[in-house]
Amino acid sequence: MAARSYGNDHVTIAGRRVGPGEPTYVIAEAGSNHNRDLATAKRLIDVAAEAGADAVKFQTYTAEGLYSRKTPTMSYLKDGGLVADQESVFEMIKRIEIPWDWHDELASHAGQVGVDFLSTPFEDAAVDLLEKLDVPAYKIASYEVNHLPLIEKCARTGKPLIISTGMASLADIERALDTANGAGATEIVLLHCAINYPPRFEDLNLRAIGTLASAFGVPIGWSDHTMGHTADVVAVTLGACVVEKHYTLSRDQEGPDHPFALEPDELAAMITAIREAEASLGTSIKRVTEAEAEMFRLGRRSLVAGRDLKAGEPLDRDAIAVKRPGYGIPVHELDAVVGRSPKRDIEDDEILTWDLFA
Ligand SMILES: C=C(OP(=O)(O)O)C(=O)O
Repeated sequence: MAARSYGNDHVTIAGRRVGPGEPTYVIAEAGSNHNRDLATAKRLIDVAAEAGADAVKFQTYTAEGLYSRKTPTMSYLKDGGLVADQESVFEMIKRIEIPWDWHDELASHAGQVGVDFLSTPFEDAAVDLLEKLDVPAYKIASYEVNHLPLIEKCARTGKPLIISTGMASLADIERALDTANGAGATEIVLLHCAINYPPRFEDLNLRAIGTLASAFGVPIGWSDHTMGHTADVVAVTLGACVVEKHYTLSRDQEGPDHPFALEPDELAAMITAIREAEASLGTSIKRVTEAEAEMFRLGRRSLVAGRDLKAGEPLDRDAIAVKRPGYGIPVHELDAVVGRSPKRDIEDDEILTWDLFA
């Protein structure tokens, strides 16, 4: 039982039920990997659809809305050569902003290829723009979990909220959820996230997925910044019902989000692995499955004649062998068969059944 429930146990995104027991809702995070090239952005949408993602996501921001011009540049950008010499983070972000007049075309392209169109808004005007496109849900980035007016604005749209929680404490999350609930939102998914680009596996703390579920009583997902798909499979195993993952057309491109993003075949492999993981989890009921029925009958052991046996001869232990198939007298009845006499002669290797004995 959740300490307190801040929303419904399932949400509906573009007609898809999302939550425990449902297929994982996979968000392919294109972010800024379009390089301000519309054809690249559309190709990213195609790749998301081809890989089997449920949604493609971009980011709608302006450098002015995100950063004070005086914000120091993060070390991963400097150390990774992801900002030009002397370039501030503000200037770098300015250089990768999505042109806002693309959204309409990107949303209809996503519709044409059958993936939901999402974009994380980072300022009020972005919500207004996305609302005009009637996006099916709003993503709140980890960076914005304390941007309560933005959360309130998104919540007031009545759309489901997907709130990422990298760097957030339980108190931060509680404030975000109180704000969302106060503005009428009850369809909320929280995403656990480790914010670094990429984070170390030791820093993922995927067991926090369970903590968030118990603490807040809403569906929990995972926003992944790692390479590969180990973390995604583990997250799904631990109950994540949404997975968001960065991808790119090629890591050999310049831009802050390319180096840790999956390439198209890797995105497809991740989604296959997630589907295999969720199918593998099953019902938790331990039983012989239909698929095992033939092997259960032919591949397990039961009692067979260990040699030619004569009618009326009491069987000693050596007269009985334990062999395949499994449809003779069960092995656990061995002691009950020793000392019994067959009604007729029995050939070596004949499968023993109760009707052969008096
Ligand atoms: C940065 C984002 O999210 P996250 O914190 O989940 O990586 C985003 O949605 O743009």
